[in-house]
Amino acid sequence: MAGREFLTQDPAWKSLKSFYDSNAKSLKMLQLFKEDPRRFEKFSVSLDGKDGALLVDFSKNLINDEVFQLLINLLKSAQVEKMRDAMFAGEKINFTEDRAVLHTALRNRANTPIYVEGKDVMPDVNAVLKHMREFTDKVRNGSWLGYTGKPITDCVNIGIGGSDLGPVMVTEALKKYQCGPTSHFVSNVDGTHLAETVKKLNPETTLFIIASKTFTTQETITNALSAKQWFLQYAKDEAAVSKHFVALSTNGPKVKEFGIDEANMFEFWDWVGGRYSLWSAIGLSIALMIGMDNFEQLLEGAHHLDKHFLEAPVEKNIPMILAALGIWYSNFYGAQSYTILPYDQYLHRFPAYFQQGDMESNGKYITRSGQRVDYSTGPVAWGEPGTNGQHAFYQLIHQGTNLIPCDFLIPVETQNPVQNGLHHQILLSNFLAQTEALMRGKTLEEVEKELRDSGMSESQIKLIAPHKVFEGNRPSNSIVFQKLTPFTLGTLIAMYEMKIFVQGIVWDINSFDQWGVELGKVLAKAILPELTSPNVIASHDSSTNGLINYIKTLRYGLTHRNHDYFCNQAQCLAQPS
Ligand SMILES: O=P(O)(O)OC[C@H]1O[C@@H](O)[C@H](O)[C@@H](O)[C@@H]1O
Repeated sequence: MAGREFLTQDPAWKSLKSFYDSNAKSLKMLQLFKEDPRRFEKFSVSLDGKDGALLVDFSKNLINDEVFQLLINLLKSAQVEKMRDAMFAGEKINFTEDRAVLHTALRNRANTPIYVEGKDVMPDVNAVLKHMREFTDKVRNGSWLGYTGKPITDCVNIGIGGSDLGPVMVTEALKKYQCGPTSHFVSNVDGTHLAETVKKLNPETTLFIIASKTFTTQETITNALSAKQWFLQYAKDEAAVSKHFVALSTNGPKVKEFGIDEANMFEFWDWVGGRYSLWSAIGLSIALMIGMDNFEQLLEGAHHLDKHFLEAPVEKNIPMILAALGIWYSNFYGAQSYTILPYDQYLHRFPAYFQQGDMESNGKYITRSGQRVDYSTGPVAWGEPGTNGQHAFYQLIHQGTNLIPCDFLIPVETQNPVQNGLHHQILLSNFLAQTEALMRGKTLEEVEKELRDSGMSESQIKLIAPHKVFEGNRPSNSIVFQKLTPFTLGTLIAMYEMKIFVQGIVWDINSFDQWGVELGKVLAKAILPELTSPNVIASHDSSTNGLINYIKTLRYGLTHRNHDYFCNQAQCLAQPS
């Protein structure tokens, strides 16, 4: 799909810029709340859902009616709605890989036909869901037996990036719904990850799920081969492998080559991006742990958000509003990051999940028509659960020199009402207090009065007071839901996916490829044999050569003299003869 005129030339962009230049400094949220008692109603959207409503309160943002309208104009001018429709219709919007972007088909619970190159993908989607149900039911009801006739108690998902982060995040978030084997995850090629995981497991009752879209990812294949080796130490029979290894992939031939039975392969397709794949067969570890009914609830929740994204007008459309606010801060206020702060311990991997979701999608500087952007694109996404973050990094959010827009998320209802719900009351009060504090701040006059009332001398007050001032006027969204159910989690994930999509459209980049991860992979492949060769390495820059040779010196137990020798040799070899 061709790119458009440069974003910064768009009249809608120019209007925002001129508003920012002349009025931004005078936008004071506290004042805006005083002036408009209906600000909360005006700047919040509620989406009803099967497990209660999702409320997004965006009134604590640096906006007034005019800015909001200008932001909406920008989305319209960027033709977000047209691109959204193109994505849902299966057009190949990921043009650098010549692929459609159809994770929405995986959760298309309406089962309406969706065509890719003239073929309806829904029958295949439904067939894989059926396969997943049959398999997960068998494992969960104990009729799938390991090589010694025992039922499966533990599953190890071996995958990385999109083949790991989604399942990790969801199985943590929905732990309360566990009704099947316990899930474990091995992603890092650092042998520690596999070693520390399998040491707690019994090979007779463990199922390995090899999750890789391409089935060529170095880390995953290395971990999978080592897991097989570990397993065979005990089973001592290749035939036992089919009872303990299954694959989730788009690459049938590679799965076969690895030695996994085709009947034990759960397929997905190239129109499912890795970071959007938890809805596909990649979600098998989720379905095993929480059961297929709950997995389908997760899909239902995402589908519910998809419908809202498709049908709600731009000014009432949650992902579009969140995207527009993010653009306001990134591109006009110069914010370089934003935080996702879930006040729900079950969501402790949610921010990490969206580090890939956001940064791999929108960390791009080339527009769809191949020019370098002259504006910021994807911000750094980060965060940790509240209240932990409050005692760690919130200092910088409140008083640091960077503007960091925050998304605060919380369920109204806890699933663990410890001490009759006291813990949750405390959690809720902190959630509410933080957004209020960020918005209103604390003036010098307030601080001075407080210090004076405490009996402090005037000279001390002069010294201490400035440190206790909060300038406030710092933006946040409050995202409130009834309870963290599979349905609601599906809705929340899809909400961020679509927000990221909208931003990518406005920034005119391809949010669906990830060429930026390739160079490092290629260089690592070249370095791997150099680490084991006996030769001094001189083919890189002096730092890379120096590091390789230094590591080899230590690894092979050579003396410091050898290290100096390696450096000298590398320098000689690197010099042109
Ligand atoms: O599922 P695969 O093919 O093993 O890929 C895993 C990950 O590999 C990374 O290199 C990609 O950047 C991710 O997008 C991807 O999710």
